[in-house]
Amino acid sequence: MEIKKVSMIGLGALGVMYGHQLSKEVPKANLRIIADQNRIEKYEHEGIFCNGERCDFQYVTPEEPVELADLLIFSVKYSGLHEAIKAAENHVDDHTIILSTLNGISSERDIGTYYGFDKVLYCVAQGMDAVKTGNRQTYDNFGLLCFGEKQSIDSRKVKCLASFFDQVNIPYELDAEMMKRQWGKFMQNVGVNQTVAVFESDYGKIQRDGEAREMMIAAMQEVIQLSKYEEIDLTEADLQYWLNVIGQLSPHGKPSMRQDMEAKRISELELFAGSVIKLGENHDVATPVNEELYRKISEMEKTF
Ligand SMILES: NC(=O)C1=CN([C@@H]2O[C@H](COP(=O)(O)OP(=O)(O)OC[C@H]3O[C@@H](n4cnc5c(N)ncnc54)[C@H](OP(=O)(O)O)[C@@H]3O)[C@@H](O)[C@H]2O)C=CC1
Ligand SMILES: CC(C)(CO)C(=O)C(=O)O
Repeated sequence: MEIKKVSMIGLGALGVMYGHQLSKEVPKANLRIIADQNRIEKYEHEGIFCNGERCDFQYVTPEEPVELADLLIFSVKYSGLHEAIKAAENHVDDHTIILSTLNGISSERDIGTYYGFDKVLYCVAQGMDAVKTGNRQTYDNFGLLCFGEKQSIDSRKVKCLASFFDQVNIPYELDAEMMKRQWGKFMQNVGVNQTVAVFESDYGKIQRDGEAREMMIAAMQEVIQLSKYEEIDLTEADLQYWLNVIGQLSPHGKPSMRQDMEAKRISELELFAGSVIKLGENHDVATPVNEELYRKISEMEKTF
């Protein structure tokens, strides 16, 4: 099977970056951005820009009949995922490959429960420093999409998507241990996203030694401890790997949670500290650093 028709939902910091790259390689008629009428009017009126270039997208409403998608990409925030899953219904049939760029360890479960796990590939978006302010998205590092089946990289779906990403110049890496990869990224987000949000800073602050970096690492170590109870077994070597990924981001860039705070949007706190605290309760493991981060970020969100 060859991927020709692509549908995407969620034109944020990540969606604009992938959409713009795809729009350079895929004929306009074959790339469909799903959005409701109000969003479409806004996008068409204001334009959407990626590193200063105006994006040229075809928009379709959820109700519009379309040819079924060979590939469907979700790039909304977790709070918008359930609505987005329903909005994409007209695009999915038995052959559609579904990919989620969402952070956390839950989106594939939610999408698979709705559309069937046979359609879903597990994915982690890492190494990018994408920022979106209003209708303008910028990045220095494009990062990569790491994907695979839950525990293998030998399937038809994996081969088909890898060959498509080769064609459209989207960097990727295959991983036969996607649960570990997702937990590693989860650990990174629990540390970076929450600490940068609380310190109201940028990546520069947690790249340098000091109070913020210590807090980030302590929050990540709580995830390492919990991973043992979930049969994932993250190690100090995984911590070093993800600290290295963080070290390569632009010091002026900011994670999605910090961007949420600046825009006064409710963040993905439940997906990060919220999940850590619940896992800690389930396994009787103390998670004081994430509790402190949860309290501080909740307080900030109450002022929105
Ligand atoms: N930013 C980053 O660098 C990275 C982000 N991630 C993860 O990727 C996911 C997306 O993040 P990010 O791009 O930052 O998020 P953003 O908040 O920037 O973007 C989400 C976009 O989805 C749109 N949206 C929400 N619901 C719908 C819907 N029903 N129909 C159409 N559009 C919809 C929103 O539109 P509107 O604004 O109009 O509501 C918004 O433009 C998150 O889970 C994040 O954690 C992962 C790696 C890196
Ligand atoms: C930290 C980062 C950019 C990692 O690529 C991320 O996942 C986010 O901003 O949510």
